[in-house]
Amino acid sequence: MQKPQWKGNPEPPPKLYVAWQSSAVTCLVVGGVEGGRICQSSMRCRAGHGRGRIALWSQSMDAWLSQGRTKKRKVDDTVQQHEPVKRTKSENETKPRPQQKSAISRPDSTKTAQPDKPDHVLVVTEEEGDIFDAPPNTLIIHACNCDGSWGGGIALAFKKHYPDAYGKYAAHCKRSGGDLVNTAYLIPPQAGDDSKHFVGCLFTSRHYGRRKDSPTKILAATKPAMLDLLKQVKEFNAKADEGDRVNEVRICKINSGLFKVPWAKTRTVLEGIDVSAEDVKELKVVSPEE
Ligand SMILES: Nc1ncnc2c1ncn2[C@@H]1O[C@H](COP(=O)(O)OP(=O)(O)OC[C@H]2O[C@H](OP(=O)(O)O)[C@H](O)[C@@H]2O)[C@@H](O)[C@H]1O
Repeated sequence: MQKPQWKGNPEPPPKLYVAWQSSAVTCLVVGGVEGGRICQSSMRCRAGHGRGRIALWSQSMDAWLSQGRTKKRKVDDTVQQHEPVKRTKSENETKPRPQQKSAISRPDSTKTAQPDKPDHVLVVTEEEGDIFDAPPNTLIIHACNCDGSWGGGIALAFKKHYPDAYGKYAAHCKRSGGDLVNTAYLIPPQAGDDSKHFVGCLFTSRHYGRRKDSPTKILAATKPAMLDLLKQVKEFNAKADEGDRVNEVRICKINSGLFKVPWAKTRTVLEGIDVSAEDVKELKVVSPEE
């Protein structure tokens, strides 16, 4: 575990609680410090600190930081300052939470959702292989336009593997009049399809080709679209028999081909998604060997 960056000050820091998540969703710190001792802390960080939005911050911490540091952390306009939260920590909170191992988990009714402190952000792993060579009950996700076209890139491969799913996707686009950005469409395995694969469509751009949305818009649509898909998976699994549920989730490097958004940016968005309330905790990115 990495310590937050307040070393260098000879005095112990005042009591504070920090919930910190960067706007670019690269770093998450949820922790507490009291009398110089870290009482509870967990951190995911893949791209460094410093761009964070601090949601809870002790007033006295600012003064403490400015004593001990020549360069104070730059805090953006979105910072909200609060007095430290006063509460007693339970024994459980002082221990690191075990990492969720399964991609899909059943809901734990004993947990209460705490919006400021996600229990889980989506775990994204990458491997080489054929995304379509997946076991039954795998959900395979790709990014889509809202025009009802799977005309190029991996979408064309989806059309060939799952022609019935393409029909459902095209009808869904037609029904909605094309206004689907920020949403998703879960297509369960079609009758007669031995693969028993689910298809997940993330509507991240209004149009395709030269009329596709800008990378900024595509990235902004990626998180709500993914959350919508995860919600649909949860609803589906809640009603389905055990052998019919989504068991594993695979995704290609969405947005990075015809949509021309660098994969690292999309990955950063995906890794910041709070999945505390979702069944799916893990995404496996599968791409062909380079
Ligand atoms: N057979 C294969 N197996 C495994 N991975 C494969 C593959 N073929 C390509 N990839 C990779 O899959 C990633 C995504 O790249 P893509 O260009 O597909 O998708 P995107 O998300 O950027 O853009 C979506 C729009 O593209 C489509 O085509 P249309 O606009 O309809 O013509 C849609 O309908 C949307 O509109 C890149 O890493 C590709 O290397």
